Amino acid sequence: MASYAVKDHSSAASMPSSTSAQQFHNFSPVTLFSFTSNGSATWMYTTVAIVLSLLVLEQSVYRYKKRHLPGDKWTIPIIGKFADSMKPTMEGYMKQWNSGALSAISVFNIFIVMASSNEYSRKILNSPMYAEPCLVHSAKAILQPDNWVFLTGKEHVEFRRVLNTLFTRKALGIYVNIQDAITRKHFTEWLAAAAKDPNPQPIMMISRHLNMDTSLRVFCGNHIPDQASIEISEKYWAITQALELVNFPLAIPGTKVYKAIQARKIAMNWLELAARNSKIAIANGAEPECLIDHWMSTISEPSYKGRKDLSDREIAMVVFSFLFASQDAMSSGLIYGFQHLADHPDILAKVREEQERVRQGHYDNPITLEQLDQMPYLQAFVKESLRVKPPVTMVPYKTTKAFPISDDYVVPNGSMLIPSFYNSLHDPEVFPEPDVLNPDRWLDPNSSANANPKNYMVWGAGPHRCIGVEYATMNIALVLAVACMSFDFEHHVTEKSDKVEIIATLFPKDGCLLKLTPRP
Ligand code: HEM
Repeated sequence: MASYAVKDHSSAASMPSSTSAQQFHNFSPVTLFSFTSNGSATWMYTTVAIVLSLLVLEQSVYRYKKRHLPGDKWTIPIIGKFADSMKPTMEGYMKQWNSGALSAISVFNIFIVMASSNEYSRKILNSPMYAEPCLVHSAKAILQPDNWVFLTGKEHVEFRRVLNTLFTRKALGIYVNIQDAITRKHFTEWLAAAAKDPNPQPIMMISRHLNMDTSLRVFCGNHIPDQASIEISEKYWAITQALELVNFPLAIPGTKVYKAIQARKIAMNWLELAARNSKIAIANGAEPECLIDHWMSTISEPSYKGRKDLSDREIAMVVFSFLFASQDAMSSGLIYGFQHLADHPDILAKVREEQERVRQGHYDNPITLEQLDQMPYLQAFVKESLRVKPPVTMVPYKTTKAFPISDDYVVPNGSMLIPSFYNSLHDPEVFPEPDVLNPDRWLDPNSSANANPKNYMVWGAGPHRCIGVEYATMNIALVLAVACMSFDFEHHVTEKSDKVEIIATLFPKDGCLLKLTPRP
């Protein structure tokens, strides 16, 4: 997801004097021609004139496209708001969102319209005729251009229909056992590390490893060795770091995109191996034990009408797209889940009461789907935690034709159009005291939160709405359920705990320092 921000939109960026329109007008043809006796001077002045003309053109195009939208009156020549996009901050984003339901900026001459209201954000996500997802530039190099995530229109709908079968309740029933086992394995390691060093430790990276291991095992089962999971997990950070809106355009050694491509190659080799092994296992009559098995088993049924000749690479690319879409967002959701529980002992106590009621003391037994269904308070907590700190605050789209988004504004063709979710999720009319973590708002069927489901934009909306909603929600809930009955976690609050770091998704700036102690 795009990560960039604009720091100060209340005051227009002052145009550097060397590029001002005034200066351009002072530069008259007379001045130019008075040097014709000197060839090099003529050449120099002609070049200057051309450059100045281009700069004026740049400003004119920006202002023509922006029209009356809030945003800087002038764009910084050539780079626009690039400097701010390198160090995005929540404060910068909020300033931008609060400057208007639609507002404009420009980065490297890419004209960008930000939408911050629920109405406009939903309109963009539900207008495939005018706008389609535009993953950050580096995503195409990392995911490969023929990945299904770049499909649009009918082709996208058809491919997605096949993938939806990977997240049915039957499929989730296979995944839940794997999730439980991997979670407990990691918690044993967390507690062993805490026994050695009882000081609070950041859970940022260990939570990411837990999520990666879980997803790889859910997707590939035992069709890849342990070493694969470790290697992919270690290399994956390079991919996260390459997810900036603007990156060095050439993937040459040393650049972030180059490193991410190397990481993808390693991951793809393992995922292709998993596809190969799964095909053999299912053909030999094995029971499905992971997502790829479930997929291969579904397509081997005689009643299955779709394509059956999927190559190992095609399967691996889909699994890689799931890792790509899930790793950062799920880690963000999980880490804030821990932080929110630790900071709200009253809520944690209610979660534990519910665990006691449903699991009746059998905390070593794997959690089942049916048990998760009986944990409405935990579900409400997860939903609320994701609302307060939505992992994905916006998704970049681009217009494929001029888009009449409102009565008085048409977004020009070829613009980047970014619906954001934060204001929808923090609308005080729908969520009174929007910054307060209150799971109870989801338990009252008549609450304004439940009466306005269209405001709950954590998963996006429309044809590209997150395909992994159930899997992600189930995973965060399950990990927290196992955690809160296995150990106590005390949050070491620092001045950075409430500050947000944006690394593709949102994280507490100090990585969430927890002191873990086993529960009797
Ligand atoms: C807390 C975790 C997650 C959050 C907050 C999240 C959020 C989102 C959002 C906001 C979108 C864009 C929707 C749009 O454009 O309208 C999206 C798309 C997507 N997500 Fe997730 N996601 C999460 C976890 C996952 C997981 C676990 C998977 C896979 C197993 C996944 C797979 C995808 C895919 C494939 C897309 C693109 C769908 C398409 O283009 O049709 N996500 N997600």
